Amino acid sequence: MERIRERVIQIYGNLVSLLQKCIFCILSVGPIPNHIAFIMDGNRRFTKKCKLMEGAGHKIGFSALMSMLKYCYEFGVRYVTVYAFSIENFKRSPEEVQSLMDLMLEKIEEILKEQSIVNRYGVRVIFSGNLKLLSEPVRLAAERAMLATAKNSKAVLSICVAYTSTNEIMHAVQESCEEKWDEITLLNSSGAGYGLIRLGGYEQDEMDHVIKLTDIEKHMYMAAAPDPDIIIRTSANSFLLGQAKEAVIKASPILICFVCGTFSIIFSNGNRYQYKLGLVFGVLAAVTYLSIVP
Ligand SMILES: CC(C)=CCC/C(C)=C/CC/C(C)=C/COP(=O)(O)OP(=O)(O)O
Repeated sequence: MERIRERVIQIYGNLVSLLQKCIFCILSVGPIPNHIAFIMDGNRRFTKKCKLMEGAGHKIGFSALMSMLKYCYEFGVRYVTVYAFSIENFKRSPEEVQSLMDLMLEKIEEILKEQSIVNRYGVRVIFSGNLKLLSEPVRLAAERAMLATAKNSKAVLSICVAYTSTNEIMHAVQESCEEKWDEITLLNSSGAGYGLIRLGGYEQDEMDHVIKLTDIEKHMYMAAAPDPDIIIRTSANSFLLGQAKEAVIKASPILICFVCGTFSIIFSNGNRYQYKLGLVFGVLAAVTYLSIVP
């Protein structure tokens, strides 16, 4: 009985890896996005739903993220952004914030290991956000990671921590103001005292000193990366993304059948037994997939 069980697990594993290969082949034919962003969400709900130990969902979420990164870099995605910890997250209980900081520290150390995905794929790591808000050990580890990977040039991984988009805009506006400040004070040396914002129009030669959108964009944390092509928010309860998840689940068995059917026809080479076997395999794969999707 034990041997049969082992055999079934082995066949199941082979089926899954074959399916992964098929899907990999199909996806690599299409256009590859330049920039994919992930919003890590739903870890606590997952922990609760699966009745796991506290904090386990975050660890599972992190290893899922690592697998996704591997696929992204295999496909040649150049920029990946991960929204890992927002400024709002600091409002959680001090114990929870502390345990998340500990986890972040542990995971940054993991990323820095020689055999990590980051080092295997030559990825430069950038931490974006108000890093001053992080605990000192985490901030120092983040700085170490940025320094250690600064010369990696194949891809970029931006990890947003202590990050919120409104804070990013505020930071960029402040930086732009500081940059323009000298020019504006020079301009105001006549004593007119324009200030940064002034009602009414500007003279043509003053326009160069006014903060423009490009100035602000230049100071955004993500200035070095192009805008994301796809943003994926994990957890199933987001507007529209939840509906998209349903669509993916329903479409996948059909896709699998289609993939296996196509492959069986391509590789059957006129052999009708092989052709039939391929179709049986396709149906089996779809049934297996249906049984594992919750
Ligand atoms: C280096 C690196 C990328 C490290 C990341 C490790 C880390 C601290 C992950 C936590 C991410 C987080 C707060 C997810 C949101 O889930 P949630 O707690 O908001 O779950 P909920 O939506 O169910 O409440």
